[in-house]
Amino acid sequence: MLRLAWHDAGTYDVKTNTGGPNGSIRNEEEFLHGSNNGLKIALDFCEEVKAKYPKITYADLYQLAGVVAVEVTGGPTIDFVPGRKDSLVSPKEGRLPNANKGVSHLRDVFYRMGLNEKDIVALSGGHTLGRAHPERSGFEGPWTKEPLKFDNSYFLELLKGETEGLLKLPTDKALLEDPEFCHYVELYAKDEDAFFKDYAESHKKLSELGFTPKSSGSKTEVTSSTILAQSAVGVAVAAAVVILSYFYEAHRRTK
Ligand code: HEM
Repeated sequence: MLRLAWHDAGTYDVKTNTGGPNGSIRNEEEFLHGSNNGLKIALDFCEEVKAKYPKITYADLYQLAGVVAVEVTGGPTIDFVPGRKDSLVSPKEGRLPNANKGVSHLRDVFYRMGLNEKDIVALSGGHTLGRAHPERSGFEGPWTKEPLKFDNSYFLELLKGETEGLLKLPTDKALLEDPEFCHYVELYAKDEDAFFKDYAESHKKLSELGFTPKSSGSKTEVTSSTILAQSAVGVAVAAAVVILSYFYEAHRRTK
């Protein structure tokens, strides 16, 4: 769910105001991009929630799923504001980062989204959750020993170096090669609260690329009914996250 939210949002281009968290990843053309391999499973789970709560846009649903995934696995609460519009226009393939590249590629891709160094490192900490699958990306394994727990262990493992059974992508290792990136890796490894605070801020930025939430003037009108609807959808999404986690564990045990 977190990867789905990130891949819908991470196509944003700040110069042309195209891509971003607009639900376009549900288009076959886009979810068939190589970098989205495996995400159809998460899209299908969201489709079940959408059938029950048709008023929520796909764009909001995917971002809400990402926020809920972080929270139910022990991570920070990320402020979520609904109101994103759906688009059926998919960007050309190639906007998401290539895991085999390094520092300058990471900067190029995240600057294109309008994000900065701190965002790059904090958001890379999303790899505290989940694993890579050889049939999807060619990489294998989780980044941390407890891949269903959102904590700062991604950074601790990164500083520790290679550990049998744990994965480090070239783009993960690149965070140690650049002094500006490395400063944040060291900070987040020793101070989980700092990681959670920065992660929540960067994730909110990512989830709102190209989207301007209603001004604070009308915030009081983002009424209790919105919040209620949001929490109902949140519960459904949380259930989907738990089901996915179950499949994940079952898959791991059969390996
Ligand atoms: C910095 C550039 C990034 C690269 C190159 C990258 C690349 C990858 C790759 C290759 C996988 C494995 C896919 C598979 O085989 O199933 C993966 C998984 C994952 N990524 Fe990233 N990623 C990046 C950033 C992020 C960010 C910013 C987030 C979220 C904030 C994120 C969240 C995840 C999650 C949760 C998974 C695990 C999915 C699962 O368990 O099925 N990634 N990523």
